[in-house]
Amino acid sequence: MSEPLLTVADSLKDRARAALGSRNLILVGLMGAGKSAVGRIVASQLGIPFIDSDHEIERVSRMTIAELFAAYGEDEFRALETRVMKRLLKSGPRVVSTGGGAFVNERTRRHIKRGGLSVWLKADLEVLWERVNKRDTRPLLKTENPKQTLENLMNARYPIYAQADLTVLSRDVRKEIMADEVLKAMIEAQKENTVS
Ligand SMILES: Nc1ncnc2c1ncn2[C@@H]1O[C@H](COP(=O)(O)OP(=O)(O)O)[C@@H](O)[C@H]1O
Ligand SMILES: O=C(O)C1=C[C@@H](OP(=O)(O)O)[C@@H](O)[C@H](O)C1
Ligand SMILES: [Mg+2]
Repeated sequence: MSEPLLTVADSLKDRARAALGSRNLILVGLMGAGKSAVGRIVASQLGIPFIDSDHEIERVSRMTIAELFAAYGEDEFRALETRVMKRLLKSGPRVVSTGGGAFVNERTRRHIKRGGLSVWLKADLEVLWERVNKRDTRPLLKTENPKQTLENLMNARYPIYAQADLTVLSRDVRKEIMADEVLKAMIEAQKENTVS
């Protein structure tokens, strides 16, 4: 009974994996969109390595993101983020989940554009807020009105995230379902490229 279902799921993974080739898959979008959580699942589905750029930054600096912002400020953080992203994207295939500001930075965006297929996980304010307000690890949201700050960031950044190769709506559904939607979007994009 379960065999046909397994076949469908396997072919989704296989087709998405074939569409990616040796490129990287890079997840971009605002804080709380699910880049880190969904990226990990997508990588495991595709059978390729997963790297979260914030984790990599924390590993090389031996500091947390919050400590880096506090000690050196956002500009230095962005410079480090650019260097780390450039290195991570030199070879592939990998799934790389970025921090929310990475794609907004022009130099980092250039590395992402060259380094593979970018996917914007696009979510509305309520979904993002529900997720980010549970943790206080994000320095940019340590403001008097963090929900308003998040909305301001949406307004400033959404036109830039829209430059990603693919857009997937990050809805209030399980992470596994979001991961499948990323795989489907990869396959759709491949089809469109083949047709044109
Ligand atoms: N589709 C989802 N359904 C439920 N919770 C999610 C979903 N995507 C992410 N989350 C949760 O929301 C929080 C923020 O997700 P995260 O992956 O860290 O976002 P980002 O890396 O984009 O900032 C985490 O606690 C994560 O487990
Ligand atoms: O939006 C941003 O500028 C940031 C997002 C964070 O990553 P997540 O998007 O994974 O939360 C992290 O890189 C840092 O706090 C800055
Ligand atoms: Mg993250």
